[in-house]
Amino acid sequence: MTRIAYFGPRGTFTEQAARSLAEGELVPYDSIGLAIAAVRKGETDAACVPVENSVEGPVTATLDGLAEDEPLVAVAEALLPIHFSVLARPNVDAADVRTVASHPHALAQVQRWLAQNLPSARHVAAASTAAAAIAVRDGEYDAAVVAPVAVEHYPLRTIATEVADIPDARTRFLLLRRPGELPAPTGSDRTSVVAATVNRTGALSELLTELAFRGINLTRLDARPSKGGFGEYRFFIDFEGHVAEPRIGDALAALRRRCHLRFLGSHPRADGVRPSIQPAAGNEDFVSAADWVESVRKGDTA
Ligand SMILES: O=C(O)C(=O)Cc1ccccc1
Repeated sequence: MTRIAYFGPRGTFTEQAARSLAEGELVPYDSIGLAIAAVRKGETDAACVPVENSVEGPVTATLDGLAEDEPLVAVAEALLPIHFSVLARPNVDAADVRTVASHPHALAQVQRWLAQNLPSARHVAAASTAAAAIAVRDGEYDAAVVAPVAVEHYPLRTIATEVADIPDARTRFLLLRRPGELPAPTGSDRTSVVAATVNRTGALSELLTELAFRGINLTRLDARPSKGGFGEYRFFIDFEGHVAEPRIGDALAALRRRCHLRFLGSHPRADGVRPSIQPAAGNEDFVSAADWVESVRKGDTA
């Protein structure tokens, strides 16, 4: 049976995403790095991890995990609406809550709610929302901000539901595999790369211009320290389209000439958005232009 590592323990948002993305045995790991290492080492066939959310932005452990060590590719994504429940031990009332724990991305998304509803509680970062629930169960903290499903896994009482400062917050999750056959293009796809440029004037702008020239719309751009030296960065670039398309292949080849490039996958978009193709930038335009060059090389200049 297919085994899928996920950022656990049981009851995280990532478990929900993993269930929506793949069938098989779900295997929890206590950190994003461990889940990514599991698929890299072959302990599992795939790994499900969060990559970005609409409130806090990039999930840096995932970005760094993808840029380093053996390459992995994203083969699918899920976009989950994020609202939280707040759990406490059965004998603890909201008025008794002095400490509230959760994943930093969760705490960041409920700042206003906590200020209004648990104003005297100290906020404590936990490894994940479900790890916070376990710590509350074990008496370390008084309340946990969690995914609604967590209450099914831990003997805690729900003291609030539908908690979210920003009503339509979403998190995007990736299903990662070791490189192999890519998912087929669907017409609504995303391609991801990580680029390491030399540190000189215009280097990033040149990469982005290669995409802009081809009418390719970016869906995300993040910079992360390369860890090679102060001020050295690598760039995570997501854009519309699939490597199987001539226009995207042409763009990737251009990027590859200009920087160290790691391909992080082409897969269907969860939101189904289709690219708007710019004039003279469709796949047929690239194919007919390449055919024309071929015929010129053969002596036919018509
Ligand atoms: O801790 C979790 O449950 C996760 O899966 C990470 C996370 C945290 C907050 C919002 C979305 C995902």
